[in-house]
Amino acid sequence: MVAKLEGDEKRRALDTLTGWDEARDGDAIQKTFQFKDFTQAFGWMTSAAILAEKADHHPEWFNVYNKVEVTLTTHDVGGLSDRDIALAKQFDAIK
Ligand SMILES: C[C@H](O)[C@H](O)[C@H]1CNC2=NC(N)=NC(=O)C2=N1
Repeated sequence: MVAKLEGDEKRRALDTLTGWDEARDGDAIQKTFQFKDFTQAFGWMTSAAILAEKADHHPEWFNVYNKVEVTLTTHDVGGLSDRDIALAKQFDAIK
């Protein structure tokens, strides 16, 4: 069963991320990825979607042209969990 990240544990987890901001009163993290053009952005989303499906953990995201705004939260716990931290790191590692 996944647990909601709280307090020091949550702070420590967030400190391992780069460029992700807290959102929704701390119950989500958000990052905007910017690409050369729409094709690059959509290609990244395709890779990200495959990772999300493999993790069974899915982003909320908004794409316009070369930007993708990603929000991660864990619906099952109503806040942040290790799954969000792990997926954020996977998204950051996409080439
Ligand atoms: C049944 C299915 O495994 C669950 O609904 C998964 C799917 N993807 C998910 N994605 C996110 N972001 N949060 C969840 O709680 C979640 N739960």
